[in-house]
Parts: sequence; structure tokens; C-alpha cells
Amino acid sequence: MIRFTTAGESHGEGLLVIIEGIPAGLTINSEDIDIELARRQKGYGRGQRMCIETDTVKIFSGMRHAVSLGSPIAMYIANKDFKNWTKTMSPTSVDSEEMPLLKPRPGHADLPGFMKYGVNDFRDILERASARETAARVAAGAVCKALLKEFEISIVSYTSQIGDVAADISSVEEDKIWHDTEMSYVRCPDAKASEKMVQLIKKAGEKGDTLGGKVVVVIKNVPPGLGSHTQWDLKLDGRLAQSLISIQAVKAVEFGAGTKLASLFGSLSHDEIFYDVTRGFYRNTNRAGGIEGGMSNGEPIVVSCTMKAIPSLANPLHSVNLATKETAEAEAVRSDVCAVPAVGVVAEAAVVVELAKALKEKFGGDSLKDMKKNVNIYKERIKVL
Ligand SMILES: Cc1cc2nc3c(=O)[nH]c(=O)nc-3n(C[C@H](O)[C@H](O)[C@H](O)COP(=O)(O)O)c2cc1C
Ligand SMILES: C=C(O[C@@H]1CC(C(=O)O)=C[C@@H](OP(=O)(O)O)[C@H]1O)C(=O)O
Repeated sequence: MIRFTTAGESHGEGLLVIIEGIPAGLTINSEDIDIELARRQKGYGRGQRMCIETDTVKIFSGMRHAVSLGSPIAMYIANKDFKNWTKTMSPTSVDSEEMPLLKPRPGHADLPGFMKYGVNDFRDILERASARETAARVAAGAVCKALLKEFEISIVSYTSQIGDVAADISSVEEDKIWHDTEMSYVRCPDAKASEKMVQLIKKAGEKGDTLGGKVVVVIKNVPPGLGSHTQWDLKLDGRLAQSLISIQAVKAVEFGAGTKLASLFGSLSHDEIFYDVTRGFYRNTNRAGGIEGGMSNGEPIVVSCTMKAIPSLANPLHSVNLATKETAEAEAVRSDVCAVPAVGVVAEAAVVVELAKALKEKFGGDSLKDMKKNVNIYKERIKVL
């Protein structure tokens, strides 16, 4: 089974990720992982921290000469900012003169974590709750991307909304969406909307406020039959939703037409089925977003994620001092104004890990060669259906 786990605090020494179950024989270039890490750091609206970090990966197990061995792949991403936090974040020294954080930010993990763990300083909570951890997820995702590429499965994401500015991608050439580098620095392929998004983020920052929005992830060439209808926790949509909604600040996940389906008649909700000798089964619409009955149906998987506005506001919200119980303004800490463009990259990682997992479940194989053989046999079988 493909699975991964991460470790590391936001201002600690660095992040660790171990991914298991990647078949042997897969070429993985660490430069490709670094490209993904750099993509996650970009985007208008990010705070000062992104000027400090230049994320790069150090692979220290599971590979030999840039090829996977089938054993756990362990990776490390250093926190450059650690040098500014050595005392505060020392894992061993008890010598700290830091003032405890006691004025919880509504929307962050501060208050529930403070109550749950009985800590005296909610830094003990925020350090791990922080979305710094998503760098580790992106590294794991980059490994799975390399695997999916072997099966010609491709993935892209873009920003579809920031605040009340929504993109209109109906007039954007498909190529532009698939060439991430051509997107603006809010990672939105609609040039007009991008400009408005930038202005909105700028305005929010000036007011000490923050913003959220929406990203869309599209995955092409997924073989039909990944995931299963037979058990609740095997359903592909459920599995993707769990991995996406676990991304910090993601509050909703929609497949295909998503929440719009609530208001549509059945005649306009589903994707009618056609058959052609060369194409096989196909659809002219994709309201289901490529998943029916918890299984991929061969159409592109289209999933969108809604991110709430960042909880740390420079113009802080009402809160309570946890020590005195007196009214207080929430802690105003260094923060992003908007991180929606980054969430697109993190969401890609979440999706590819889950798809790689489902692909390996269906086709097995300890080595890439065996897996490819099995995929080819399956593809031949469904071709003659
Ligand atoms: C890429 C990314 C960057 C983020 N940056 C910040 C930030 O700078 N400040 C902040 O308060 N929250 C930030 N968040 C959101 C918090 O991590 C998140 O709201 C918090 O962990 C609580 O989790 P929840 O919103 O899922 O309930 C960021 C989230 C992501 C995905
Ligand atoms: C470090 C990252 O994001 C961080 C996520 C985050 C939060 O509360 O989630 C708070 C900010 O951290 P800091 O307080 O150090 O500025 C972001 O910069 C990153 O994405 O690599």
C-alpha cells in the first residue's frame, strides 16, 4: 500500500516525510521534487516567510542512482527560518525566555488545541497545525506524480476564485490551463480576473485583512475503475475528499458540478453515455467530475477546493486572554494575506498520492515493470468490451 507520514514543526529544524509502497524501478529526480516545492511557495499574497525559505529536498533513503528501490523513501526539507528560532524551538533545551502565546486566533488551531492538550502556550499547538507541513505533502506528491507520469496520467490546478472575484475559464485556451507557467502569479489562467484578484489581495493586506478562495484540480487519462463501490472507505471520491479537506483551511471539496447539482433536474445532472469503436465509452459532459459509484469512469477527474480566509489578521479579531480571561485582541503574528495559489499545488499533491494508492491497489506490482504489464492487460481488456 502507498502511504506517507510527515513530521516537523513550522519553525523547527525541518520537515520529514516518509513515503512507502512506491514500486521499485521508478526514476525520481530530486530536481523535479524541488520544482514542485518552488511552485508551492509562489503566489501573490504570501507573507515574509516565503522570502526566507527556498525549499529543496534531501532524499536519504529508498533510492539508488535516482531510481526507487521499493523501500520507504525518506525525504527532508530544511526550515531556513529555524536559525531565528533556535531557542524557542529547541527540541531539547529547557532554556526559553519566550512569552507564551495566550490570545488565540479565531479560525486557527490555537484554542481547541490549548483546551485539548492543556498546554500553557499555544505555540505548542500552532507549530504543528501550521501549513508549513504542506511542503512535506508536496514532496510526497512529487514522487507520486513521477509514478503517474509513467502511466501518462497528467494533473494541473488553477485558482478559480479569490474573495468575490471568480475566474471565467470558458474563453481560456485549454493549453493555457495545462501550461502552469503561463498562468499569472495568482495561478489563474483568466488574465482579467487575475488582475482583479491581485488588487483585491493588495487591498485586503492594506486593511490588515485576509482572503480565501477556490482552486480546481484536473487529472486526465485516469484509467476507469480506480476506487471501489464495495465499501464506504474504498470509494475514490471519499478518499480524495478526505485528503483534500485535511489541507489546512480547506473547508469544502466538490466533484464536477458539485453543489450546483442541488438545483438541477436529473436530465441536466448526469453525463449521458455514448460509444464509438475508436474511443470506446465516452461522455459529452462531465458533471460527475470523472467519478461514479466511487470509481473513476475514465473521464477527467475534476475536483475543486474552497479555502477559507487566513485566520491570522494584522487587524486582529476579538479574542480572550487564556490566562486572565479578559477580552483581548487575537495575537497578530507574521502571516500570509492569501495562500489560495499555494493550495492548488498542495491539492495536486493530495490528489496524486490518493490516485497512486488506488492505481497500485488495482494493478499491484512491486516493480514498475510488473505494474505496467498489469495496466496494459487491463487496458486491452476494456478496449474490447
Ligand atoms: C499554504 C497555506 C498557507 C497558510 N498560511 C497561513 C498563515 O500565514 N497564517 C494563518 O493564520 N493561517 C495560514 N494558513 C491556514 C492555517 O494553517 C489553518 O487555518 C489552521 O491550521 C487551522 O486549520 P483549519 O483552517 O483547517 O481549521 C495557511 C494554510 C495554507 C494551506
Ligand atoms: C511556512 C509556511 O506557511 C506558513 C503557514 C502558517 C500557518 O499558520 O498555517 C503561518 C505562516 O508561518 P510564519 O508564521 O512562519 O510566517 C506561513 O508562512 C509555508 O507554507 O511554507
